Formats: sequence, structure tokens, C-alpha cells
Amino acid sequence: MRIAYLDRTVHETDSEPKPNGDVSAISKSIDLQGSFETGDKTTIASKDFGGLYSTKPLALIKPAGSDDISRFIKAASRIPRMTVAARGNGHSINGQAMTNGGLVIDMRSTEENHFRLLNINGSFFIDVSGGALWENVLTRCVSRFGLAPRSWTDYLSLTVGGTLSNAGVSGQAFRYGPQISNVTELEIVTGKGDITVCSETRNPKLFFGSLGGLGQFGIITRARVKLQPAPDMVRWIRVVYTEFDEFTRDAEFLVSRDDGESFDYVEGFVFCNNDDPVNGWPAVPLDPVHGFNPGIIPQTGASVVYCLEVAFHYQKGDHPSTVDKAVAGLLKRLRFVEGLKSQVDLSYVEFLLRVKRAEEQAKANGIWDAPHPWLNLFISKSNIVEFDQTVFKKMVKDGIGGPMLIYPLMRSKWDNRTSVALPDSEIFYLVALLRFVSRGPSVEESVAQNREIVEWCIKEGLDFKLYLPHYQSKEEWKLHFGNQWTRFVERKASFDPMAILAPGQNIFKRTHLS
Ligand SMILES: Cc1cc2nc3c(=O)[nH]c(=O)nc-3n(C[C@H](O)[C@H](O)[C@H](O)COP(=O)(O)OP(=O)(O)OC[C@H]3O[C@@H](n4cnc5c(N)ncnc54)[C@H](O)[C@@H]3O)c2cc1C
Repeated sequence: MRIAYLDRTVHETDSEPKPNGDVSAISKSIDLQGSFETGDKTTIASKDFGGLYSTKPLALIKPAGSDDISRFIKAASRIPRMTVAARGNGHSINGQAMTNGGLVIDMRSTEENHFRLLNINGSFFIDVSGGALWENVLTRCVSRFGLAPRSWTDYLSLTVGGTLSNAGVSGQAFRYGPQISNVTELEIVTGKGDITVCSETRNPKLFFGSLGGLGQFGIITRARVKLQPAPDMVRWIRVVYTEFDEFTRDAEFLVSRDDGESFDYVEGFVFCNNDDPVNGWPAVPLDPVHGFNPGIIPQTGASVVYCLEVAFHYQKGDHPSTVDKAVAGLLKRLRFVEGLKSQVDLSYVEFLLRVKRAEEQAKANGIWDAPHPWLNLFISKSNIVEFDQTVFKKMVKDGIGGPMLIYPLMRSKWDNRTSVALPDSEIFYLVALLRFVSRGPSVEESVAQNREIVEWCIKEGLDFKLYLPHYQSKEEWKLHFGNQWTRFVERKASFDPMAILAPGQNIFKRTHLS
């Protein structure tokens, strides 16, 4: 089977005739409250973080709110071949937020439309715009209310609507589930232009369909997100393992424990057993002054080693000895290499914004804007040892020029009614190959290696799914969704029957209903 994932080709729509839309005429006819841009001013919408694709949209719309979005979708439905792509912060890899010749809706212009705290039967929620950045949701919730969402992504310059269209995972997901398990209500503008409020009990088909729905059923304009009291401080710790089975045993032990009996965050990564500044030991210390003494690593000759990354929440008023004791109690159950531990204490907000600091450094070094042919996978626990032996220990043993994340998640914290496709087993691993090509193999080599990895997973019959998936053909999408495909198609027919929305996902072709 041909695996088109990350093929660096022009989008299918590029070869097709473009719609003949006159955006000023459309906007006049619909009494646009927001604004729009055309020509060179749409450049931002013609590319994304991946840097692998580019397209030419007809216009970049900056809507004032849901009414503008609804009217644009309705207008687009009357123009043959016209498509509409919601753009969150454009941090996709494979052009998922793009449209060639269509209308891009810049959701960032709606950020301020919603920010309301709700107390429902003693539980707190925040209503936020689909175009809000998670970093702004964080800082505003903590500073104004001392509250914070429970489940995050590692990097927070992503929009609420963008991550809810995928899943949104990080080191808290083992306990609270992904971000899509932490919202209770959405306002959505469907592909028919209807503005609809939905939840578990109200329009549940649209609610669950849109969570992990790759933007196929509607544009999320508001989300109600569960909150919890924000801790003041975090102790962030990294420990090193040479043996994969010990690393996975400890990681699985931590994610399987009850609330209050484990760390508050569990992740991990693989790194090269050498002194390469990007791929090797220097990636481990949380503070450069900690250094890394490779002499302590048992001489197994292993090409790669593993780092378990955990965090413990506490309050400023907690006595240091109480925190030390609780952390020591958890660490003593783990079998990492003694002496290879690095830890720092920082505020909760600083911890959650940790990747932003890395971004600032990478921007200063000029590596942030280079292409990012990333590969994200969910791999069943039953196959993770084979994956380590073939992929980590052989295929990428020399590093990829960026982090190689691996951490376990629990399927029972996900809701089967959402659209996201997962492996079958209760414990599965997020594996992320976060390539920065200016520091590693070329784009072509990276893309080829990603393809080789996915092809190997298929050939060996691994129980796995792509996360943030992208394919070129319907056959591949059908395989991806498996027995959820029929439901996905039915949801599309109900909410976006002409396939106007999110054409960059390359799942459905725009049609015209007679
Ligand atoms: C540096 C970096 C770190 C990341 N870290 C993580 C991580 O730790 N965990 C994780 O889970 N993911 C992570 N991601 C992936 C990220 O969650 C997805 O790429 C996400 O889609 C990006 O959000 P965005 O707002 O930029 O969306 P975009 O790229 O703009 O859009 C993504 C898709 O969602 C659609 N969409 C956008 N907004 C809406 C909306 N309001 N309603 C409906 N559909 C919409 C778009 O049309 C498109 O199809 C990371 C990405 C980057 C670049």
C-alpha cells in the first residue's frame, strides 16, 4: 500500500480549477462586521508551521464573530468549488488549515468574544473563544481566578478550536484525559452555516463529532472548559534509564496510580547516548548548571537512552520538607539510574509556558521557522517494545534534530463517542518525532524516514494510529478510521453535506447539491 503521509507534494486541490469568487461582492452581500484581506496580505494563511506545503487562498477573513462566519459559509455554499478553512494559529504540519482559492477564516480575530467564568453546581468552567490561544486562557484564568484548565498541550501558542479538532495531549492526559475530554459545551457554526450550541445532551452528534473531528463538521466558536484550582508551584524532574523495559514499567506504573498517589504530569523522551548538543546528553539537564555525568551510565553500548519527565504540584505555603518527602516517596519506587536526576522548582505558569522559552531561543537561533516534518503516532503498549527495537534503536538512533517524545496514555480517559481514532489497548503511547530540519536530516530525508516508519508499522501489523493524521486518499482515511469511518461519513453528511469545511484535511471533496 502507498503511504502518502507526509508526501511532500502539491495539494490535490492545486491541480483543480479554482472557484470564481469575488470576495468584496460576497462580503458586501453579507454585511460583514469584521474585515478581510486579499493578495499579498493573505500570505500568512498560505503556509503553516510544517513548512511543507503552500497554497493561495482567495481571501483571509477576520470575522467579528459567529454571524460573520455563518454568513460566509452560506455564501460559499452558493459558489461552485468554494471552500472555507478555519485557521487557528496555523500550527499544523501538512496544510490542514489551508485552502487553495478558498476563504480562510482567521479565528484569532475572535479571541476576545468569550471569556466568562461559570460556577455550575460548585464546579468551575470557563467559556472561551475557539480562536483563543491556550497561553492566554492560562494566564487570564490563573491571574483573575486562581483557576486553570486541567489538561494541556506541551506548547500553548495553539488555539482552543485547533487542538479540540485533534485531541490535545500532554503529561496531564493520563489523569484527566485529552483536552477533548475536558469540555462540556461548544458553540459551532456548521458547514450549513447554522450556529448551534451542543453538549453531551444537546445535539450530542455534533458535539462528539467535532471533538477530534479535524474541523470537518463545523467551526468551533466557543468552548466551555473545565477548571480546577491552579497550584502555585511545580517541581519538574527528569530521571534517566538505560533499559527501555524499566522506563516503560515505571511510566506505566505512574499513569496507572490513583489521583494523589502519583505525579501530576508524566512524559518522557528518547535521546542519543552521546554528547551531541541537540540529540544527546545535553538535552537532559533542566538547568545547564546541573550538567550531565555520562560516566554514571552503565556501559551497555546502547545507542539511545530514555528520560522520564515528571512534575509535582504544590502550594507556596507548603513546607519544603513536606514537598521533598512527597516527591522522594514517589521517586523511591522508580528504577532510574542513580545520580542521573535533574530538577527545578518553578511557578505553575512558567512550567506550562516552558516550550515558549524554547521557542524564543529557537527563534533567536533562526531554527524555529525552518520546515518541521513532524510525525506523531499513538502506539499500543503491546507493540511499544518492537517499536523501540526497530525505530528508536535502529532507524533514528542518530537523532532527528529535535525531541523524540514517548509517554503512556490511558484509553479509559478518552470518550469513544468523539471522532478521534485510537489504538485498541487500554495503555497506548504518544510517540512524537519533532524534527527541526536545520539541525538534523534534510526535509526529503526526514519525510522519507517518516514514511519508512509508518510503512514498517503497517507491515508488522502494529496496533497504531497517526495522531494529527494526514493522508492523500480516501482509502487511507478509511483505514485510519476503521470501523468509525461510517459514523464519520454520516456526521459529515449531517453537518457539512457539501464538504465546504477544512479542505486541507483532504478527506472529502467539495460537492454541489442540486
Ligand atoms: C510547537 C508545537 C507543539 C505542539 N504540541 C502539541 C502537544 O503537546 N499536544 C498536542 O496534542 N498537539 C500539539 N501540537 C499540535 C497541535 O495541537 C495541532 O497542530 C493543532 O491543530 C494546532 O492548533 P492551531 O490552533 O494552530 O490549529 P490550525 O493548524 O490552525 O488548524 C488545525 C485544524 O483545525 C481546524 N481548525 C482550526 N480552528 C478551528 C476551529 N475553531 N473550529 C474547527 N476547526 C478548526 C483547521 O481548519 C485545521 O484543519 C503542537 C504543534 C506545534 C507546532
